[in-house]
Amino acid sequence: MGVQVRQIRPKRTLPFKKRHKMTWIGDNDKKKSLKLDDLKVITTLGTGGFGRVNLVQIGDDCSHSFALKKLKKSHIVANKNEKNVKEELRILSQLNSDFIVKFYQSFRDDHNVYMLMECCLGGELFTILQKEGSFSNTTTQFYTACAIEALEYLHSRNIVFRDLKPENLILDAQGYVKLIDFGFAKKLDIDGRTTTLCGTVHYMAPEIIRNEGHDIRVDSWTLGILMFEFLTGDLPFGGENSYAIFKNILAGIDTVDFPEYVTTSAISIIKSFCQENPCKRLAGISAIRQHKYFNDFDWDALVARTHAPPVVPKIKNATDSSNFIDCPSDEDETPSEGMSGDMDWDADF
Ligand SMILES: Nc1ncnc2c1ncn2[C@@H]1O[C@H](COP(=O)(O)OP(=O)(O)OP(=O)(O)O)[C@@H](O)[C@H]1O
Repeated sequence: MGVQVRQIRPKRTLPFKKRHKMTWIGDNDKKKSLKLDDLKVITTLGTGGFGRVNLVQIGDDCSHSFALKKLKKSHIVANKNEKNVKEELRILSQLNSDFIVKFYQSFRDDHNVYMLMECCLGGELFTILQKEGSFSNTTTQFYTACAIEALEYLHSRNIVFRDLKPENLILDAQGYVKLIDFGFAKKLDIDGRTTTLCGTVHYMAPEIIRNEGHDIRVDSWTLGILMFEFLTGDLPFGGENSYAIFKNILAGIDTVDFPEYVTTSAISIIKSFCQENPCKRLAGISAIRQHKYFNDFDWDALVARTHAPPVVPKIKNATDSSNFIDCPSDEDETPSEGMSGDMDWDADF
């Protein structure tokens, strides 16, 4: 059994950045066979456990941009994460949904592996939630519905995502959100179950904590946590450390106090998602759509992308990264020392 646990990142203070009127809407039609050298790094959009995601353009063409995820091979090997990274590439390269960031091409060099993706310049939903504190019911409906569409697409292909949270939902130029970061995603075998202890601590389902084996229904659990965080700006299961958080999660959703302003239908859907027994959890797009919380929500308009999004990001051009928080610049790459095992593990990149 592998153990891969992420702490939720500490709440951050947002730097103020001047916004400009949007005059450009990105499209990513430059899906041709590229070389790594063709890409010019503009800035860093975000950093993660194994590397960073850079905003890049092709040569001097600043009319289009892409996101290039760069992962350090020495870190991957040192953490025995080769299998996960290969799975991330394998899964991402097979997906085609409006609610999931598009993958274009992979690369490798001596020190890193890379994934070239559609760039969503609207910033992280986490940043918007931090700014607004919490979301109204209509805003929660919209963003949750985007996440549900993304998960439904994955589940219909027997893929479990396992890391739903506001940090992994990113706004495109229109204001629709897309799922990013398939580092914990897994295509399930025929029996549909897996045992790896992984995910972000506050979002973990009880069966993952108990190591009982889990399946796509862990993503329903995380939908409930996500909705609670959207509506209250808080997490339902807190604690001083992972152990305390796990204890609270295992105590169950009925021990959670919902603020008074959370409506009965919102409480009802959150509790349906966060049923301790995975068999009793609300799952499947048609059952979710029929829940009274989504009574007045226009799913057809969402899928047709005619539903007005709650926030339309201000993006002045294809290389405008102002909706992202400044990241430290890329330090010089150190040689990949201490690599052992299968030296050709990255052959798929
Ligand atoms: N397609 C994209 N468009 C714009 N920004 C992106 C894109 N993909 C990732 N980012 C930014 O880069 C950050 C890190 O990306 P991602 O979560 O995929 O990396 P990671 O190394 O797997 O991170 P972690 O270890 O936290 O899971 C994101 O939080 C986001 O801010």
